[in-house]
Order: sequence, then C-alpha cells, then structure tokens
Amino acid sequence: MSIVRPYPKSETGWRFDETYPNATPDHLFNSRFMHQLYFRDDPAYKGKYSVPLLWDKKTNRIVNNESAEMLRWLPHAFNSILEEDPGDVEGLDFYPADLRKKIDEVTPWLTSLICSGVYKAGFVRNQDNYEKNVVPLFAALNNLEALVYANGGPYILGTKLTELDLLAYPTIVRFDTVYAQHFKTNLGMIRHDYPVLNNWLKNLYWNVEGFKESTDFKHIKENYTKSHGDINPLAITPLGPYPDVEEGYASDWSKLKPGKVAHPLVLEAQSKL
Ligand SMILES: N[C@@H](CCC(=O)N[C@@H](CS)C(=O)NCC(=O)O)C(=O)O
Repeated sequence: MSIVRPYPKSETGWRFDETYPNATPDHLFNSRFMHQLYFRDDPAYKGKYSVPLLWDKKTNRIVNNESAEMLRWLPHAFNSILEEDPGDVEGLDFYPADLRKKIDEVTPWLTSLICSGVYKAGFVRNQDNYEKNVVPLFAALNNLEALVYANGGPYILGTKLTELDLLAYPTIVRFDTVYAQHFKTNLGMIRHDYPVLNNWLKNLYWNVEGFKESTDFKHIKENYTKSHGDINPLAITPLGPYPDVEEGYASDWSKLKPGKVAHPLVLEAQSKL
C-alpha cells in the first residue's frame, strides 16, 4: 500500500512524499503525484484525482477508485482462489444475508446526511446553506445514537461488524477533532453529546484490530486544516480536543443512556426523517 501526504493539494492534487511522517513513496512507479497514476491508466482522464485507488499490477490498470464499491466487493473478491470454503472466512462478511435489509435501509441516510453531510455543511459559502445542511446532520446523528442504543452494541446493528460501521467510522472518528471546528458542525460533539456513539467509537478504535492502525490524526487534521485555504487561511491546526479519542470503553451497554442534540431546529428535522 502507498500512502499520500495530506497537504498541500492545490490543483495538482495528492502527492507522494516519504519525508512526511507515515506517508510513503508510490511503491509501484515512484510517481510524484497521484494524478500520474490516473493518467498512466488513461492519458485522456478528466475526472477527480481521488483516493483510495486500487491498482492491478498484472494488467497495469486502475481497478476501482470508489470506496463503497471496494467495501462491498473486496472481502469476497478472491473467494474463488481460496482453499477454505469462502463461507468460513471469519469476520470478512460485512454485508451478511440476515442484515442486508437493515443495511440497505440505513446506508442512504447515513451516507447522505452524516458522511457527506459534514462536507455539505462545511463547504458552503453562506449562512443559509450552512444552516440548511448542519441541522439535518445532527438530526441524523441523533437517530444514529438511538439506533446503536436500540441494537445494544457494540456495533451499529448489534453483535456483527457490518458495512455500516465501516462507513460511519471515518466520519465519526474525525468529528470532534476536525469537523466540529473546521466545518463548524458544532451543535454538539460526539464525546459530549452522544455517549452511545462515543462508546461505539472507543470500542472500534481501541479494541478492534485495524481501526487504530489505519487512523492517523496528523494526516487527518493537516489534510483539512492545511489544504482548505478559504476555510482556514492561516493553516493553523488546532491542538485539541485532547485526547483524539477518549479511553474507557464501557462493555456493559445497558448502563449507557443515549444522548442527543436538542436544538429546536434539529428536533424538528429529526421528527421528519
Ligand atoms: N467516491 C469516492 C470519493 C473519494 C474522495 O472524494 N476522496 C477524497 C479524499 S476523502 C479525495 O481524494 N479528494 C480529492 C482531493 O482532496 O484532492 C470514494 O468514496 O471512494
């Protein structure tokens, strides 16, 4: 895996620079910029130079650059060449048959109101659009808090880690450290207003292999605060809040009380979701 550095981006986009902590060179072609990989695949490429990008070393082509598709497809992509019965590959079924209906119900509002919702509120150019977008974000967070509580944890749908946890994690783990100040999504914070989501987050980050290891707060914070000149012209990265993710996971979920942001506009929006 090759890891870009989080800033600067400008119009040339992501770059490789192994002098930046925990960034790497492009291990395949030693490209300086991510866009070189897009043009290597298709010299007439006109789209975004986004990450993640999955590259096929045999055909020398891009396989996919859409994270939601990779999430659905990669866990089973190599079943045909596995020696074990694919049904026995433990822990890699994030879209299990018994939860598909529920996952399909939650995914649209989770992605549009929460995962994209922070960007919709954060990249606006005026007060009205900010308010139009920040309110439904918190209405949906109130609903997510209630959903995790109703299912009893430790994951969104209960005892199985599913696509929903993997979709929600990058947004929730960045919420307090970046979005609440940088995108002004500060009607509430996960750690102060959503005890159930905070406990869900603590569990993933501290107890579930792969989450903490793939989360780098220096990359996360500097990507936003040092590459959006119009939002943060001096590029000063706030030190807080501290710690990035709180410790002290409560394994007894029955002792938790769900929280919410009770701003009247949020409650009104929540009643219409
Ligand atoms: N649909 C894509 C969107 C990916 C995307 O927009 N990635 C952002 C980073 S999270 C990006 O690379 N943006 C281009 C940039 O910031 O230069 C996916 O979810 O995989």
